Amino acid sequence: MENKKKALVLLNMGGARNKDELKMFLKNMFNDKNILTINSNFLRKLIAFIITKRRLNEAWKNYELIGNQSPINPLTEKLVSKCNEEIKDFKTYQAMRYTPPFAKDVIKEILEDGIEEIVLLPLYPQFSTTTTKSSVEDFIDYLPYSFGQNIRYIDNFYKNEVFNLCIVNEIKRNIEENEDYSLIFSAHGLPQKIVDKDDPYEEQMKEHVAILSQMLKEKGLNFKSINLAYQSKVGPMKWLEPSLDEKLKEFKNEKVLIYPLSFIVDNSETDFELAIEYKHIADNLGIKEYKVCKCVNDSKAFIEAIKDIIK
Ligand SMILES: C=CC1=C(C)c2cc3[nH]c(cc4nc(cc5[nH]c(cc1n2)c(C)c5CCC(=O)O)C(CCC(=O)O)=C4C)c(C)c3C=C
Ligand SMILES: [Fe+2]
Ligand SMILES: [Fe+2]
Repeated sequence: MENKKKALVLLNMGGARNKDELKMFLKNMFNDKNILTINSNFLRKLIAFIITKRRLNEAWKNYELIGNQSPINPLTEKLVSKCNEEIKDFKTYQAMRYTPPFAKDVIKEILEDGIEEIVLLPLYPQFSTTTTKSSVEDFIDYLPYSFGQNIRYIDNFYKNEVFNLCIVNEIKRNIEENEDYSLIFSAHGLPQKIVDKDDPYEEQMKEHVAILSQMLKEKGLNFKSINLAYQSKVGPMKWLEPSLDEKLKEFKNEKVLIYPLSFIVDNSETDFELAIEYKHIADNLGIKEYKVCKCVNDSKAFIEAIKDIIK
């Protein structure tokens, strides 16, 4: 029997390629009912409009410092190309949640290509309603009913050993033989209100840190301490703690290595916030050395991890 034509669709957040796209990103993000969990569509639209208007100019200054665009799009495109070179059973596509290429357009292309089976891989190792659920729901909403049940999605992959080895190797590359670093796993924050509504993100994040700590120990990679902190809080509400700013205060005169644990490809939160904004905070706190690991991006080792995750 002939094999079915299969698609692997990488789902990610998207990011700004210019100032108009930053406006689009913010508007779409704050209109997402998984992000602003207000029942009234009218109220959400109004708040999204107000936040976008207030945040746009201030946020754009950050993108100006990293070459007037987020690296998330070119890096995800590179990852798609590598998958198409290395994973022969699938044709790989990408769909973004808040900037193009949007799910509805990618689905059109997938159907024109005669694809009969789809695997969705959200590029988020830990499940959150704000990321994984939002992206998967958005994709499935646009998929015609006639496509049937021939679609599955990867809920999370933080326990995957091949993936975790990529992370451990990147950490190893950064510390070389030194044993005098403190390691901080930095995760994108989440409003406490969302966690309290049964979002498993915090729990999975803690478990992910425990798995990686054990793997590092088994590989003989020792640290002064291993920590978890949350970056990128927006707005006045309570978010997950400890925040990265608070955590960094513990390391005056010490060496700190940061690993960005929520992300698969580098983006404005790694290239601007971690590498520029928090670096500035670390310098002011008198931290002796502050280094940020790269995400797994389109590395050969991560392509092998994808093969294992989707099998
Ligand atoms: C209520 C607001 C936000 C929630 C909840 C949130 C969750 C969340 N986000 C990521 C990953 C990324 N977020 C990025 C940018 C970004 N996130 C928010 C707000 C919330 N995120 C804003 C307003 C922005 C834009 C930048 C800014 O103004 O600070 C990005 C970067 C995209 C890019 O441009 O490169 C990523 C990636 C996760 C994983 C997550 C929940 C687990
Ligand atoms: Fe975010
Ligand atoms: Fe941010």
